Amino acid sequence: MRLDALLVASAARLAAAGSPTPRLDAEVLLCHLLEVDRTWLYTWGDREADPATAERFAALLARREAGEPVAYLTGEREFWGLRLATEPSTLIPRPDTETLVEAALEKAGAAGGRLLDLGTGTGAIALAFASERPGWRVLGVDLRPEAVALARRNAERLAIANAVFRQSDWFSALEAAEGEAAERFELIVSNPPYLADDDPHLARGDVRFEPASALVAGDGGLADLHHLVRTAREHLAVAGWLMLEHGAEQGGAVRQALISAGYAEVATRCDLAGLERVSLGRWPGR
Ligand SMILES: C[S@@+](CC[C@H](N)C(=O)[O-])C[C@H]1O[C@@H](n2cnc3c(N)ncnc32)[C@H](O)[C@@H]1O
Repeated sequence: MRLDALLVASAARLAAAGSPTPRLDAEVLLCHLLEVDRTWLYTWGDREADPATAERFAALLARREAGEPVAYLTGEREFWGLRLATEPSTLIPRPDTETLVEAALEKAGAAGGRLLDLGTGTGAIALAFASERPGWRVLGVDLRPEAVALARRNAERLAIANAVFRQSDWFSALEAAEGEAAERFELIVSNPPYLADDDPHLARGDVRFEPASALVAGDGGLADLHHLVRTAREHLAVAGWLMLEHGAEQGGAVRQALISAGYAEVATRCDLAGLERVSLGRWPGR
């Protein structure tokens, strides 16, 4: 079958299976197999798919029809213009999270400083920031060793030298040895788990295949956000910023938590859809 006809038939199958982006999914999967970009597909659609490619494509299509995310099938996703390897051990980076990167860049002088990314996953936020601010030292931590290994691989693939990654239960690996002062950061950012365990999104689309450890938090989704607001104070430099991504309905609760914990200049940023997405506050020091 010709490639263009194969795409039309595949997109129809994925549409029937409920994919919100059937044509795009089919194109991305075929490009992945052929190791070409989408422009190549549009240019050479009259070529015949060889039988081996057609068979491998059919297998990928069947997995996509069953709902598996395209980013897990191809093993990569673009974020902030960076091609990041993805794995089922952690979240697929979302475009919404670029709001957090933008907020961090806005507060980060070009001269240099230290940024900590808590729950780094693929390393998306840490690597996007590090790629824009080579004078800063960036540390990303994650509870899951597989995520830490993935983030390190992404840094290597992208040749980003000013970001390093460590396994840590939030701040646990950063506690100072007795008699020493803990390292402090000018910026602490996080996109922590923030869905309640009964959130209906957990049963829909790509989210069904992502790990609960990246998505779900206690206390109706607020437990990790509250924990980070309380504990980050001990790790922020004077006048440093804490920035947290959260659900569209959680902005009020996060702002309140930041104010109660003593942060100043508390504010919330909206994502491109106009939804409250990132809340931030400045630590005045004590
Ligand atoms: C919503 S995902 C965000 C991943 C990535 N930062 C992004 O924005 O694409 C949350 C991440 O927090 C990590 N995580 C969950 N609990 C943690 C903990 N106690 N300490 C450190 N990381 C944790 C998860 O493994 C997951 O990678």
